[in-house]
Amino acid sequence: MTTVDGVQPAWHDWIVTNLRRGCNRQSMIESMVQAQFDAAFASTCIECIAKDMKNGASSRLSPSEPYRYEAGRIASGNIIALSDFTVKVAFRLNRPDVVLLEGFMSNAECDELVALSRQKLLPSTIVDPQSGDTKIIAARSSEGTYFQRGENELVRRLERRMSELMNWPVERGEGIQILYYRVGAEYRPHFDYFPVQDPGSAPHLAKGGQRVATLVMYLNDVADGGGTFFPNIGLNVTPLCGSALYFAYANSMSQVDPATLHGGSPVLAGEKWIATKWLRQNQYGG
Ligand SMILES: O=C(O)CCC(=O)C(=O)O
Ligand SMILES: [Fe+2]
Repeated sequence: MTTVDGVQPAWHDWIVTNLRRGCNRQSMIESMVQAQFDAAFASTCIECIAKDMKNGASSRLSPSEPYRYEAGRIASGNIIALSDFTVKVAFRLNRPDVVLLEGFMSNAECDELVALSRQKLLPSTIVDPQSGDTKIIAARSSEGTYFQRGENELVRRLERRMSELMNWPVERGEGIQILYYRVGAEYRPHFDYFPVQDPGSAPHLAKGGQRVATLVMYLNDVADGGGTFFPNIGLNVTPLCGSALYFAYANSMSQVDPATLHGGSPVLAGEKWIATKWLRQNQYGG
């Protein structure tokens, strides 16, 4: 797309950021005209970039270019007031984009989700990079289950809350995944996104596009171990009942951020229950 290639990277990022914020396109054109752009050229650039963002396609960047960070999805501030819950920000990291939130779920909601899952646990699987099939491997020794989107009242309530927190439509999310780790169980470092170079990613990317962000919700306190760790940045998040860990790793140009390599460290004492939500670029299922 030659028109967009003519825009400097800083302006490209400015357009992406403002489109994501829902800015009025006419006022964006006016700002660009003030910065000496031709109005028709500015308008075309904005339309092309908006189209690329919608399709999750890249018009400008090659996969080898460093990941470009864009405006975060989670509102700024120390306290985030959602319709039915007020959430505290425990910390924010910008590169990679990681936010830890306290009080995202009540203890009763955590207990209810665990109770609904306990009876239907199965060994966890991963996506085979070659075939795209799911398979059981030693590097992921948890057990788990899923809830379909909108499956019950609790799931619907949590989905609305997550959608509001992450400013992302419910329809662009996978069903909630529940994971249960016994003592010794772990999930070795991995990426949540589907690497485009792996043939096995294709069928997953075809259904809803790339994964763009993860929300891990801790459903209990773990007596020892079981932190979510990011080996490339030396971060280890302690699981605390009701907290939620957000991290984002795909931008509007479909680049993915390898700094978000992460895993679940072995549970040393007690047990660990989490719920995971993955956001997709496009509508997923349904
Ligand atoms: O167990 C954890 O803390 C991390 C889980 C995880 O990485 C995942 O579900 O993709
Ligand atoms: Fe993960």
